[in-house]
Order: sequence, then structure tokens, then C-alpha cells
Amino acid sequence: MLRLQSGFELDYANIYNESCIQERDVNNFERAIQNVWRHTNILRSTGFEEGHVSKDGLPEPVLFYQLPYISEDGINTPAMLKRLYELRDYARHNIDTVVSVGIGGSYLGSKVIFDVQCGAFWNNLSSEERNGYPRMYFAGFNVDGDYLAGLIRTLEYQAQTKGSDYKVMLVITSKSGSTIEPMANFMILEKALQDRNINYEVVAVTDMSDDEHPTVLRSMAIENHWKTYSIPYGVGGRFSVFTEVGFVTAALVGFDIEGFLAGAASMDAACQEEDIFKNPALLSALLKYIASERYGRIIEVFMPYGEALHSLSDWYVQLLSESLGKMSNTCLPYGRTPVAAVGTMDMHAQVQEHQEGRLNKVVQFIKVKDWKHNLVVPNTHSQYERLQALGNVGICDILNIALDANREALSSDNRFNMTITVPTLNAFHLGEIMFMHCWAVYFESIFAGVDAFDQPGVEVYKRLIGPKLARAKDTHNS
Ligand SMILES: O=P(O)(O)OC[C@H]1O[C@](O)(CO)[C@@H](O)[C@@H]1O
Repeated sequence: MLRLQSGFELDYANIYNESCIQERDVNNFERAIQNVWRHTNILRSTGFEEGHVSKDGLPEPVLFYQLPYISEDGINTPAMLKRLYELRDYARHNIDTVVSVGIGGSYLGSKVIFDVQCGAFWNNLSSEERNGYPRMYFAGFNVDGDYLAGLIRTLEYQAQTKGSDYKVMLVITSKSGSTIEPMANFMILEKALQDRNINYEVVAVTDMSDDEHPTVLRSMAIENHWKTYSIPYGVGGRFSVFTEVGFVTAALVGFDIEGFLAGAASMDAACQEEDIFKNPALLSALLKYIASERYGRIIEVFMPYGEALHSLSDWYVQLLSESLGKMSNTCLPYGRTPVAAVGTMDMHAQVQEHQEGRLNKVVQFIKVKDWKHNLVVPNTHSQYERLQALGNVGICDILNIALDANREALSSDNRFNMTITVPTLNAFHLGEIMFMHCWAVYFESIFAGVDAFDQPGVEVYKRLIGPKLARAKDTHNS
């Protein structure tokens, strides 16, 4: 068990033992680990990862490791925080509903922050119960007319109910500034608000680094005098939850940004430990790499327990897929297929296969020791023996008992699994978990010889969409 002072734990006993990955497997990696440190030291001292180039083939910095720290000359600055807090205070007094529009890294991390902070029923609460913070909906993570029509109807209803001082904030996030899904959604939403005379304002979050070639979204923001926030140069979308991409959402729902970064910073310190048994990201990366290459465990089931962490699985799916699923420097395809799961729901859907299906997967559990609302199951219907067993037991205790039973069952058949446990679900521990996985995919990319920071594979379908869209437009217009 690896334990950090914060209470964060990584239990690797169910993957590293006599029947699974063994000591001699790990000992073989001494030189590979030295290579990891060589890369990491270069990265941390120069801001460049050996071999990494941008989409256009130019050297491009890799700066995610700087994100936990707030400093005058860093990426995340005190001035940035001040602006975010101004946005927070402004929204609390002036905005009824936020619609956050984005996809991939411009959506997934924000959704995690929202879910952890607000839970599933936030938008049904009164303004007082939300402490003045606005409602928040998400859009742009798909192109779905039915979903959008439902959202527009909801905004219309809210406007009719509240009257003329109802106000919407559209937050449009896109690093490239022209991704099809968010832009199509944004244009439909904006027009729908205009057509219905609903007050709105726009906040744009995009790459602000290239003044000569501004993104389309940045140009739109300048032309229309929208507030802007930036996705820093050198930070890929899947790492951007630790930038204004995540922080704008955080500010708008009162999530503790500084606590989140403190958790990331604490994890960053642990990820510099040379002793692999004290470094959660390196240990996890190494064990998962060995599991894949030596034991054929080429799938990873990411399985937090509890609804608030459901979207964390989706966030991880992008991080793992886009960082590691690609051709290695020895021209071998690499990657571990992520499977998003959540407990206990998927115990009744996926677990049969985890328990008895192919021996090709690692299960990564995430456990929260103490939840905020440990509602007790009442001792009603106690004449039924099966229900009596549940009476007077906390619902969160049932959640964690189920998790422990799942781990134990898998381990009884030597099925590879690991568990991360945090004492409670707050901004600090969420920052720890998310930043650990950022480092873990980086470390694993060095073992595998892949560039963790590009995603050339997504360009293939993107090249095909353009001409198809043009043809669809011609047909539509003729
Ligand atoms: O923020 P953008 O530029 O709209 O991109 C959204 C997502 O699309 C991708 O580029 C993949 O197509 C991701 O890497 C990115 O997070």
C-alpha cells in the first residue's frame, strides 16, 4: 500500500503479488525507469518533451506540470484567480443559467468539477439553495437536435417563469476555436436566445496565444466584445481542467479552485519521488505497462464508486486514449483500451465479464472513504430477512462494502486490480486523483515510446468530415 500524508492511498496488492505481476518483472525496469527520469528532468527544466512537435510539425512546449502552482510568472497567476473570482461574484448576482458548450478536453474536466461540486439535482434547486450560483447545463459534447431542442425549451420556460430580468450566460470553450460540435451547438443556441428575446451574454475560452493567427472563436469574441479566458499555449485539452477551461466552470458553481490546485501540487510533489513505491503515478504507470506488455492486460476498466465520480471515468477515457493510443517510436501500435464504468451500477452490467471473461484487463477502482451524506437505510419491512440485513446500515457503507467485495472477488481469481482511496470527496482530493493520472499517462508514454501530447489519429476522420459537410450543404441548398 502506498500512502500519502494527505490520506490518499494506492493499494496495488491485487496486481503486484506472487500470482500477478512479480518483483522480478519490476526489477527488469531499472533502466527504463532511469529513462523516465531523464525525460522528466528535461521536461521540467526546459518545458519541452523530446520528440514532441505540434500538428504542424513545429516544436511545441509541454507545460502541464506547471499548472498546480499559482505564481506571478507562471501559467496560473494571482491575477487570473482575481478575474475568476470577479466572474464568480458577477454570475451570482446577474446570471440565472449558464450553458457550457464544449467537447473533449473542453468539456470532460468541467463536467467532473460540476458533478463533484453540484451533484445531479443542482438545476432543480432554488437560487437561494444554490447560494445565488446559476444553474448550469452542458451542450456541444454531441450534435443532437433532440437534446438541444429540449435544452432550448428549458431555457424558454425559465425565461417565461422569471420574466424580463432572466439572463443566460453561454460559455463556449474550444482550444482550436472552430470544432464542429461546439460551434454548431453554440450558433443554434445563440440564435434561439435571440429569436426568443432572452437576455444572454457570451464568455469565450480559447487559445489566445497566437495574435497573428487568432482562432475563429477569439476573433468572434473580439468582434462581439465577449469576455475571454484562455487555454494556455503548451497545455493540451485533456490536461486543461487545471486551467481556465476547468476554472471558469469552477468559479460559476463555487468550486474551490485553490484547493483543487493544492491537491494537484501535493500530488506533483509525490510524483517526483524517485522511489517507485512512494510515487503513485510512476508505480501505477509501471504496473499497468507491465500488465499490458507481459500479461496481455490491454484493457483498463476505470471504475470509481459513486455517482459524483461517474464523469471522472469519461474524463479518463480521453486522457488514456489520446495520450497512449498511438504508434510507438519503434513503429508498434500501443495503447490500452479504456472502459468507463461506475460502481455499483456496473456490478450489475459489466462485472460478470470482469470476473469470468478474458484475462485482458486491469480494473482501476476509485474509492471515497467518507461521503457527505451517509443516509441510513431504515429498518422498515424488517419482516423480510433480506431487507432486514440492510436496515440501519449507511448507504455509503453499502457502496464501499460492495466495492471491497468486488475487489476481493476479482482477486480471488488473480484478476488484476488496483484501488485508489481518498478520505473524502473534495476539491483537494479530486485535484490529487486527476493530476496523478496526468503524470501516470506521461510516465507510461516513456515506457511505451509514444508521444503523450499529440493526437494525430483524430485528424484522419476530421479530413473526411470537411468534404462530406460541403456536399451536405450543397444538397441542402439546391
Ligand atoms: O477544444 P477543441 O479545440 O474544441 O477540441 C476539443 C477536443 O477535440 C480533440 O482535438 C480531438 O478531436 C481533443 O484533443 C480536444 O480536447
